[in-house]
Amino acid sequence: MSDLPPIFSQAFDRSLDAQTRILKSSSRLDIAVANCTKNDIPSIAISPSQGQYLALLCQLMQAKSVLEVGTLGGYSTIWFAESVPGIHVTSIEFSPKHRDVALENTKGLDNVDIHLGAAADIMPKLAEDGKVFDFVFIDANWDQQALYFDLAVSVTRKGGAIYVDNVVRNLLDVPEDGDEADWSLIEHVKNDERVNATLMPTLSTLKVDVSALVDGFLLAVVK
Ligand SMILES: C[S@@+](CC[C@H](N)C(=O)[O-])C[C@H]1O[C@@H](n2cnc3c(N)ncnc32)[C@H](O)[C@@H]1O
Repeated sequence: MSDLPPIFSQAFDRSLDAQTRILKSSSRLDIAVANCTKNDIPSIAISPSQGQYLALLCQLMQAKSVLEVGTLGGYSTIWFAESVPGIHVTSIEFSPKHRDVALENTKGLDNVDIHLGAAADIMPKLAEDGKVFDFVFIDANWDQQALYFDLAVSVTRKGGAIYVDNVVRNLLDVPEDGDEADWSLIEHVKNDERVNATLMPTLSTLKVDVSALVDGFLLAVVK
């Protein structure tokens, strides 16, 4: 953070410190992080405070069923699985290696199912099977966020919520400087009469890379 004005650097450091201090330790999460490192799983999981926030959202809703798109090593999966007594987590992962590590990390949790495959194939099957979820967390494959959102609405109960991560980072991801951002998800959600939605900007103070500091997630409630 050395290229930021001192007040920002100090605020980010304090914010990170505060986030670290407020967290209660979880041996399963700590072991999962170590196992991901051991297996060279990329460091692209949600932050601990984001995990805590997602768990609190599930507690507020008293969610009983979560659909997660993008398991990686199961870090966010564990946050969901341990958030509310009686909750069940269905997670989708495309990479066999990531799925295998996630299976190791979630071993012993009998409320987690991990499907191996592409979300665009598995989500319609879940809909066909009549599956309905309280909360859908979309955290994979930025190119397909609008498609996943659409599929998520079809498997979320009325009053249930859909959370799309990294929406602002995705808007910054343009091929050339000056190229127009891809607003399709934002436009799509705005015009979708089935939901009420907002975009929450975030500062990911955990990140060491300045370009990854600014982000934001989309949160929608199905009417
Ligand atoms: C950002 S990581 C997920 C992080 C995880 N939710 C966490 O916080 O611990 C995204 C994951 O989505 C997976 N993925 C990529 N494309 C996918 C697809 N089409 N369908 C399902 N999973 C996909 C990647 O292999 C990667 O493991």
